Amino acid sequence: MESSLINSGVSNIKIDPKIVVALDFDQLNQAEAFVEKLDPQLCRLKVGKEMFTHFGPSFVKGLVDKNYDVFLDLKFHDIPNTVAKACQAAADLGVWMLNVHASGGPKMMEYARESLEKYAANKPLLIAVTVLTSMDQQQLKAIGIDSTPEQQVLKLAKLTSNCGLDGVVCSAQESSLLKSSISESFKLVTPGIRPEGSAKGDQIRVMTPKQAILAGSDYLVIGRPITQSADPLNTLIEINNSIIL
Ligand SMILES: O=c1ccn([C@@H]2O[C@H](COP(=O)(O)O)[C@@H](O)[C@H]2O)c(=O)[nH]1
Repeated sequence: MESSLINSGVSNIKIDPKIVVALDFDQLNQAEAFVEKLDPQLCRLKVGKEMFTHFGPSFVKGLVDKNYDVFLDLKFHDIPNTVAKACQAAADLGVWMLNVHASGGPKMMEYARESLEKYAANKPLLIAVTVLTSMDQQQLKAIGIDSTPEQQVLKLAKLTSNCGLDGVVCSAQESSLLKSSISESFKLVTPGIRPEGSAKGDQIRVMTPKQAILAGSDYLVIGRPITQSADPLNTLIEINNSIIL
């Protein structure tokens, strides 16, 4: 029994699955069929702007009811009061994690954190997006930022930590720097994960799953390499096996 669990990749991830599968589908039946193939002991799930806009809170609640830890990736960025209320609406869905943009500034992040205090033991993790994994130095320059992605991520991650949030979204390329500059407990959630040989698509600052874990990432957000696989469960199990250190 034990060895079959190990062979299926379940052994080291039952308590704290590291892979967060990004559900980016435009058809509800496709998403539901995909989720049926997975298991909450093998992964967490992320719902982002596409699926939330199509299918709304009931889709998120359905995943929570199936015992999945759900990362609601809506990247709130607005005036502090609006963001605080949106964070509460997300927490009311029972999600495991939610996020705001760090570039919304300290007041916005503090309002967001304070708005979740009333959830006490049921409080979702609150993290902030630093620099999107699809951006490089040229993209930053185009929006008036002269720092390198690494410098900008570090600056925004320190600000996020000072505002008392639980962690950041960054690329795994910045994980080791952030783990050594901020704290071990500050969560690093890293999209832009590409198993060896898979297409980068629009992602720029990428790493393989194993490189990301070795660099200090806490959670790996992976979408297309799993959702577009001919055998998603097997791909997930292979990735889980590749990050057993
Ligand atoms: O910096 C960021 C922030 C969020 N994302 C989201 O993660 C997934 C990645 O999907 P892939 O198919 O593995 O590229 C997607 O939902 C993005 O919205 C990100 O990629 N980078």
